[in-house]
Formats: sequence, C-alpha cells, structure tokens
Amino acid sequence: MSSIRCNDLCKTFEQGGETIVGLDHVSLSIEEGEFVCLSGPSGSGKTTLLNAMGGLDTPDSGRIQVGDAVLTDLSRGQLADMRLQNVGFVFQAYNLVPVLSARENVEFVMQVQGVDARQRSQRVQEVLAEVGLEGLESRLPAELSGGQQQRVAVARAIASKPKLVLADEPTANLDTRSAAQLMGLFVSLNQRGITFVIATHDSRVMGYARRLVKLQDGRMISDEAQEPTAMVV
Ligand SMILES: Nc1ncnc2c1ncn2[C@@H]1O[C@H](COP(=O)(O)OP(=O)(O)OP(=O)(O)O)[C@@H](O)[C@H]1O
Repeated sequence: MSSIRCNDLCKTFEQGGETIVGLDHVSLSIEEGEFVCLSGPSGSGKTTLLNAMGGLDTPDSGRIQVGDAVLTDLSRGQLADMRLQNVGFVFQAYNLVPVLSARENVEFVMQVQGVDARQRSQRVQEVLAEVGLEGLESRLPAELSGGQQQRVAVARAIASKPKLVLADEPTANLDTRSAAQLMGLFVSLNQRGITFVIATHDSRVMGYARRLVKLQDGRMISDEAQEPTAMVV
C-alpha cells in the first residue's frame, strides 16, 4: 500500500480576515517505490500537500487515496490509525522526546502501535543499527549530533515497516555531510521498496530525486522525471 492518488485538491486557510491559498486544484499520482521531491518557494504549498497525503490535515475538497484507503472518506480516528500503521513521518525539527534515550524514543512509538515488548526490543535494536546508530542507543537526544538525532527520527519513522515515508524539510537543520548521509539512508531505504515523498527547497536534496514536482502559490507548475545527480556517500 503506497501508491498515492491526489485528485483536484483545494485547501484555503483563513487568517486575520484574509483567505490564504494552500492548495489550488492539485492532482498528482505517485506510484509505489518512487522517490519524489516536492519543491517550490516558501509558502508554495509543499507542507500542505505533504500533510494531506499523510492524513495529518484534510483538504477542503478533492480526493486522496493512499493504497486502498481513501483518506478523504476516513474519520479522524481512522486517519490516526492509518498514519500510525502505514506512514512514517520525518520532520525538520526531529520531534524527539528530550527525556527519552534514542532507544526509548523509537520504542515509545512502537508501544503506541501495539507491538509487544519482546518484538519491540528486537526491532528497536535492528532499526537503530539500520540507520547507523549502533552503540548510541542509550544516549539522550541532547547527547547526539543533529544528524544522529535525525537518524533516530528516521528509525522511529520506519520502525513499523511503513511502505511510505513523508519527509518535510528533513535536512533543514543539518550540515552538508549529515544531509548527504541522511539522503544516502533515504536512497537505500527506497531501494528496499519504501516510497519517499520529500518536501524541500534544499537543492542538495533535489539531486537525489527521480521525480521533481514544483509548486507555486498552491498550484503544481511542473512534474518531471529526472536522473539523480547527487552521489550517495
Ligand atoms: N495553519 C495555517 N494557517 C494559516 N495559513 C497557513 C497555515 N498553513 C499554511 N498556511 C499558508 O498556506 C500557504 C502554503 O503553506 P505551506 O506551509 O504549505 O508552504 P510551504 O511551501 O511548505 O512553505 P515553507 O517552505 O515555508 O515550509 C502559505 O501561504 C502559508 O502561509
């Protein structure tokens, strides 16, 4: 379940008596296994589209289907379940719990997902090793570099083996080396079948994408396949 079908999505926000356009008749299909970047200037609608695809927010009109689930037909509770089981989110700000270790940050989410204790501890170990954090499991977020914290966030996002990862400006707080390492991790996870959709205005990130979708003022202004230009380190 990871193909995404967005049909004619519209979304506006009211702020201070003004109507702001978030999405303006956006239609987009993403197939399972793709590696897509949503790009565009600040305020162009990248986050709004990503949040709609992940069921974090609902459009005013239009239809979104992720796999077999028509998100626009689901209740809030059903959307929360769908997110928890099927979608991994990675955000700019890592969003780790500061008083929990790397291990506990990942385990906490798996507990909410209903994974039993024995499976949890095995999977946590496995997934932290997968993102290159072996030996750092007991560290608190403040004892890790930005790049390492973001990798904990990736471990948390992929712990439940989602088929789809949505990332919003994942490299915004990372130096060039950590950004490249993170993108290398994304590429290797993508090669193992996880679909990636990444909202970014970071050209370092766009170089890894096989498809670049550009937004402006809430509208999709281009959608092009490309050969990745960035090297995986
Ligand atoms: N909750 C909100 N309330 C009011 N306006 C909002 C809200 N969320 C988004 N907007 C507006 O909708 C438009 C699209 O915002 P969005 O965050 O999707 O853009 P973006 O391309 O992700 O920008 P950035 O690169 O700065 O994150 C912007 O004009 C933004 O100010």
